This record gives sequence, structure tokens and C-alpha cells, in this order.
Amino acid sequence: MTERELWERYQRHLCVVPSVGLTLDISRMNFGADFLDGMRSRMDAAFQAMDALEKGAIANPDEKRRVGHYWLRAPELAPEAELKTAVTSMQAQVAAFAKDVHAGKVKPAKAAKFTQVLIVGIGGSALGPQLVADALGSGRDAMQVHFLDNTDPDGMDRVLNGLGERLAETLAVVISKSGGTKETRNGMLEAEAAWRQRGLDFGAHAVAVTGDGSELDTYAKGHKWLRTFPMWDWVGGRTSVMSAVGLLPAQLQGLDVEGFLAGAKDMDAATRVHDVAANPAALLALMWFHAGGGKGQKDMVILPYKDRLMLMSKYLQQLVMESLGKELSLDGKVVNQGIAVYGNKGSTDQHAYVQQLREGVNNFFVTFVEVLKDRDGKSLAVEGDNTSGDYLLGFLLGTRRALFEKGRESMTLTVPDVSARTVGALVALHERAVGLYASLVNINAYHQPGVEAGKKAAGRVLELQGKLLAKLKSAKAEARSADQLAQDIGAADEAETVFKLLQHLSANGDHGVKRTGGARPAEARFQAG
Ligand SMILES: O=P(O)(O)OC[C@H]1O[C@H](O)[C@H](O)[C@@H](O)[C@@H]1O
Repeated sequence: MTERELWERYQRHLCVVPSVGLTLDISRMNFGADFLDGMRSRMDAAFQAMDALEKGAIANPDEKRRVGHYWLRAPELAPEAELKTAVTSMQAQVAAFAKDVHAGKVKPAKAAKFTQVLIVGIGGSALGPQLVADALGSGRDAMQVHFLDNTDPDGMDRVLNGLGERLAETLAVVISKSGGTKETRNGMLEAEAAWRQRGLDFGAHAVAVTGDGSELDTYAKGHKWLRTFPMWDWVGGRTSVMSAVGLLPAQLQGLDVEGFLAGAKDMDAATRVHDVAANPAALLALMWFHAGGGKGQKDMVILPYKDRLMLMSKYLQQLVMESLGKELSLDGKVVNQGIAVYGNKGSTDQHAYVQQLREGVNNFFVTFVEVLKDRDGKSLAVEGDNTSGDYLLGFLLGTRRALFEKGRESMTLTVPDVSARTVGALVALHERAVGLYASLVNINAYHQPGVEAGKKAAGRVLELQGKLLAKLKSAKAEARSADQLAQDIGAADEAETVFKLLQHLSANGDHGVKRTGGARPAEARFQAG
């Protein structure tokens, strides 16, 4: 294709969303002239399924749940008055609480004001708040936000020690839809202990966002936390950033929550239309389908040329992979669907893996994100008249061209700035694209049965550890191999897991397990100290 033809293809296919100032350019995807027409009936079915979902159909059949994240920014569209009230009342509660915190009406026991927020959550209960905080935050925010999003002890120490004295003025926001996620429970208990060590009452510094009657809800009420905010089963974790999960942290941080919701609402209006050419979510879904043959054969590389959007790939990784990575189709056939997502930011990535993108295995397509506004205020001329921002665009366009020359496909999303409106619109765009793509490939985007297997297996590992410790204590002084100990506890088939447990136990002082003997598994001996 000549540059001239490409320019014409760009203009012909450019999807423009004036309400949020976003454009989607699909001209550098190599779909044929008849692809869009050929997909029409499948796309129509996807639109219909989406319409039904928005009207309150059971769009998540396995869990028999409705899927209501679109109502979070347009409560008037909720199918029942109670749902509308639930959303508007949550929004009002969150705003009023943040206002009281900022004004010092809700205050800590031993400091004048809350100045820090510690969010404890994981997956959908952390990634949205992390994206929003990083994309929109600044040193001028009403409160500074910190995260515990894992059960890594050293990771937690780093955050809690970093807060140090400021724990006295920190508000802990523990977020878990189910209220039973172990990583979050552990983070909460570790945070509670850190407060206690400083002679502070955790409950007077803590709020929860969780489902009514969950373990976390019961704990928060039992320990007289400041309050709890609701989460509902009709909002999925990975699409919960516009529920209290994302809105409470954003309000506390002092971000433009109204703009965030309005950007999403405007994008929803643009992506609800059944006209593919005018609907950027439909086009995205179709391009994903084209690139991967409807089977996810190509990975999605997210490349925003903007530091503030660095977490977008991480956020989309969960949204896309947890939604689309499914073994079974809606009819119960084995399909092993999914699209792998990775990325970071440009131009930084040009100095890392873009080498492979241009010359290595051609198993991906890129979504470039171009942000028109460079910065607040004027820029320095760094070379001739050129600014750093001119370079950033130069690198984006240069890389895009270099990839195209080598037959590597890409799309470009162009947005005016990284404002709350824009971030809301980008989230909503991808939520809709994921839902439509799921219909195109006939899967349920709204459950995550695969996640449970790992959790159950982890439970069995900890059970095994309990038996192992009991055995080690009863057989004190006698050093035994992993194989012997596995047999002792009736788990001969699990010798490898037993060895891994012993290796970890002996590397840490918590349980007093000592290791002697050689470095290889068969040579190692373990005993209680
Ligand atoms: O919010 P929670 O119930 O604690 O869940 C946190 C996360 O963990 C689960 O394993 C799911 O895979 C995620 O979709 C969810 O967002």
C-alpha cells in the first residue's frame, strides 16, 4: 500500500467520537475489503446480546447474574428503581464521606486529619483504583494513595514502613467484593497489626467496600470500623472501577469523579449504536477478531505514549484475559478462547521489546494510544524548535511506520489528554469491546471459573503444611527427608509439594524448622528446632 492509499484508508475508516474527542484508526490493520460486511450478522447478534444485557438480562448464565456496570454511570438506565437508587445513593454516600474526611469531620483519634489512604485489595478490587490513581494523581491531591495488593510480606512491610508515623493519619480502605479473598484478608490483618503496634485502633481508621453480609462486612461491623460501602453481585470485579471500589479512592484522592463517570457515559452512548463504522467498541472487537482469527492467535500489545497511562495494559490485562480466557463456549463446547495482553508505555518500550515486535515472531497486534496534549503549560525547546513532546509523537509515528513496513498490524487510539473524562471513556470503550467480542466468539465474559482451581489448590497446600508442622513437632529432634515426611503424613504422592513447603519453612524463622544435609532435594533433612 502506498502512503497515499494509506492516508485514504485512514480517512475512510477513522472512527470519531466527538463527545469525548477520541478517534480510533484501524487503517493499519490488514483486514480485507469484505471483512466488515462478512461479520455483519455476527455483529448484529452481539449488539442484540449487549442490548439485552443493558436491559437486565441474565448475561452471566453460569452464575445466574445480571451484568450492570453500565448502570454505574447511567443509573437512569437500570432496569429497576431499586437498582437506580442503589447506585445514586452509593455515589452520594461516597462523595459525602470523602467531603467529611477532607474537612476533618471524620478524623483519626490521634491526628488532626486523615492525609493518606491505604487501599487493601487485589485483582478487580485494586487494578481500577491503581489505574485511576496513577493516571490522574498529582502531588496536589487531597490525599496520597498507597496500595497493599498482594500477600507478599516484604511488599507489605515496604508500604507500611513507608507510611511509618503517618499511619496515625492514614485511612485504610479494605476492598473485596466477595469479602473472602485471602490475600486481602492477610493484608488487612497485617495492616491492623501495624496500627496496633503504634498504639492505634485500626477500626477507627478503617472502612470496607464489600458485599452485604460477607466475611469482611461481618468483620468490619464486629470491629466497629468507621463504615462500609456496598458492592453488588451484578457488578463484576474487573468492571467495578465505577462502583464504590473505584469511586471511594478517587473521591478521597480528590479526583474529578463526575468527569470520570461522564466520560464513560458519553463513551457508552457512542458504543451503544448498532452502526459499526461509528462505534469504536464494535470496531475494536472486530479488529481483535480479525487479528487473531477469532481464536486469539495474536497477542494484544497496549502501547500508550504517556507515562500516566502506563497501568492501562495491566488493567486491560485483567479485563480482557479474565473475561475472554475461557475453556468452554456458551454451548458447553471446548474452545479455549482468550487474547493475551501486555504492554507498558512508549517510547520506553522501544528500548526494550519493540525489537522483537519489528523483527521477531509476528504473533501480535499493537494498540497505540496517542495523547494530544503534552503537558500543562509550555514546553522547552530541546533541539532546534522541537520539544520533548514532539519527540514523543515522533517516536510513536516512527515505530508505527516501522512496524507497518514489516507487515505488523496496529491500531491507534487518539485522545485529547489524560483527564478523568478521557480515562473514564477509555475504560468504558474497552469494557464494551470485551463484551461484544465475547459474543462474537460465543463465550461468557462475566465469570472466571478458572481462578477457583488455583485458590482451592492453595488451600490444600496450606492444609498439608498444617499436617507437616504437627508431624515435625511430634517427631522432634529427628531429621527426616521430604520423602519420609510426605509418607509420615499420608501424602507420599505429594513429596514435591512437601519438599517445597519444607524449603520455605526452613528459609524463614516463623515455625522453627531447620534444614541440614545436602543441597539436592534427596539429600536435605528437616527437623523442628
Ligand atoms: O473483590 P474480591 O472478591 O476480593 O476479588 C478480587 C479478585 O479475585 C478473584 O480471584 C477474581 O479472579 C477477580 O475477578 C477479583 O477481582
